[in-house]
Amino acid sequence: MSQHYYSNQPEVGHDRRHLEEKLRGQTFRFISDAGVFSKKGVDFGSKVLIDAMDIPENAEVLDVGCGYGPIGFSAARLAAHGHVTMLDVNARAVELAKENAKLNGIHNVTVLESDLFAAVEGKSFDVVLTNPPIRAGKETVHAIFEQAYAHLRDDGTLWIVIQKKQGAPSAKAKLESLFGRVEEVTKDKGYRIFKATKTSQ
Ligand SMILES: C[S@@+](CC[C@H](N)C(=O)[O-])C[C@H]1O[C@@H](n2cnc3c(N)ncnc32)[C@H](O)[C@@H]1O
Repeated sequence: MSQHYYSNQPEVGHDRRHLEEKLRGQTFRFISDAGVFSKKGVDFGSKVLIDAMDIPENAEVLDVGCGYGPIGFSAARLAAHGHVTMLDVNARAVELAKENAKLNGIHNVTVLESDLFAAVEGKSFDVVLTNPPIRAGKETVHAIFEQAYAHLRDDGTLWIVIQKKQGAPSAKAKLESLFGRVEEVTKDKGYRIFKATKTSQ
């Protein structure tokens, strides 16, 4: 079995670490572990996305590929009267995200083990957020964009972070083929934030 961070069941041993991170003005504590993405600290790209994203306070939000939780938890604090569904294919990441939600007293989240959108079939959201699993391949990343479109309400938004060298131009082209409006909201050290809006016809 592969040892990548996007494995369903990482076979690597444990290396539990306690992290403290300030995200969008709020302090969070995270437990990370071997076999999950960015175990030594919250990824710079995720931080750029967290700083840029607009989350209405009553929004229904989906975090695709939540890892140990930084994007979903930041959204949960902003959507204080809404709800955040967080999913990941990596069972270890899912257990950590559940543990970390308790650690931070975050109650308006649901964490699900799911390959792509399987566990949210038939549900729709106001906002979808993702730092996509580039190493899982372009097919997976583009499937996330397609499924995000299908699971967004009219006027809903998909927010993604991607590095220029990891295919930002082709990601933007794919988003433009699906969504009515695509904006590059900000960029920082080679990371691009795209906001794609599902415009009503
Ligand atoms: C770049 S990491 C981002 C993790 C987390 N959001 C963060 O900011 O630290 C991408 C995540 O997508 C997950 N992933 C990979 N393939 C997936 C799939 N098919 N379905 C759901 N999640 C997947 C990985 O396990 C990983 O946790």
